Amino acid sequence: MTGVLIFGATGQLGKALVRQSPQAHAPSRADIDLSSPEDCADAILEYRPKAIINAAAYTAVDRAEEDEATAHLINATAPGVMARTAATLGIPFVHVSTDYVFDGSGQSPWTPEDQPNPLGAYGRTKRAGEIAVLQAGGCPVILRTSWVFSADGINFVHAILRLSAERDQLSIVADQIGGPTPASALATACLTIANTLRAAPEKAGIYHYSGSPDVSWAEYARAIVARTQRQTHIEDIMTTQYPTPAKRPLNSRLSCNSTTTTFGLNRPDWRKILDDVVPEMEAQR
Ligand SMILES: NC(=O)C1=CN([C@@H]2O[C@H](COP(=O)(O)OP(=O)(O)OC[C@H]3O[C@@H](n4cnc5c(N)ncnc54)[C@H](OP(=O)(O)O)[C@@H]3O)[C@@H](O)[C@H]2O)C=CC1
Ligand SMILES: Cc1cn([C@H]2C[C@H](O)[C@@H](COP(=O)(O)OP(=O)(O)O[C@H]3O[C@@H](C)C(=O)[C@@H](O)[C@H]3O)O2)c(=O)[nH]c1=O
Ligand SMILES: [Mg+2]
Repeated sequence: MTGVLIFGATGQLGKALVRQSPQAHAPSRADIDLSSPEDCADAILEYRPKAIINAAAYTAVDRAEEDEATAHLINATAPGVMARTAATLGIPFVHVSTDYVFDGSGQSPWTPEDQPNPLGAYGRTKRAGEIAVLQAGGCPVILRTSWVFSADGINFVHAILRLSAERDQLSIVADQIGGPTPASALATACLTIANTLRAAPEKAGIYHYSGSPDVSWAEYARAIVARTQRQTHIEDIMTTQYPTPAKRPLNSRLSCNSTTTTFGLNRPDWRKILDDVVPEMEAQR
């Protein structure tokens, strides 16, 4: 799509978006710092895009516990300003959110209508961002995803490749379940949604999009190691055995049915993408 404005172009999703939409306008943090949220409005009004995709966020989940004010500016205030400006211009706004807005109770996949109840600062600021975007009017889509990975991100795959090279056993939580999501497929979803909204703004709303099948972090780690030459053993542990500053949801399953019926987007099989991502990351190490 020509005339799309992408925030967060240096992140996992942002890089995938720029790769798929090379003609996009993609300012970096040096151009526009989201911790000065009003700067986003100036940038949008100056560029006059046909659509906006916000892939920028404060994503350091544990660090956010001690720095919630900064996380709030980037994850809530800035997206609110973007949404307001998009509404003024009458253009689609795609804003990406997270499974961490939910409290992880139960076993069934969360639907877009389910009530969020974040457990930590990152989830709270992302939920505040959703509310700010919805209150701005216009035709925004909030696309919640989970466990994003790509070959160029500092993500769970990166951590497991590094740790498995150093140790012959890793202890990984087996009671947090979710869908690892390839940044490439998520980028396609964002661009498809932005394009669809231009002709069909009534499709605005909250949607879910995550990779399939749902697994535990421990199962995911085993799938990563299985794609290397190493024999590292992955031991299943409980969340209680792996204390972290931020509490994380146990059930991160996202129901993506309305995304499929409304936009024709099917859940990507993360295992197929991982087949390529692991060797690519190994080659970079
Ligand atoms: N990573 C994950 O597992 C998940 C992510 N999400 C959501 O998906 C979206 C994309 O995430 P992902 O690509 O993984 O994120 P990354 O952490 O890879 O990238 C974050 C991006 O935000 C930019 N950014 C952060 N702070 C500022 C700032 N003050 N000013 C300008 N830009 C800033 C970063 O710029 P810089 O490079 O300069 O730091 C970078 O481009 C986010 O909304 C995130 O909340 C949802 C579920 C899971
Ligand atoms: C490295 C390591 C992690 N873990 C656990 C901690 C955590 O529960 C889980 C994943 O670790 P991470 O640090 O990758 O998790 P985290 O950074 O919380 O990942 C989240 O990031 C944000 C941005 C999101 O929006 C979420 O969807 C999710 O992807 O694995 C172990 O049990 N053992 C280990 O050795
Ligand atoms: Mg992390």
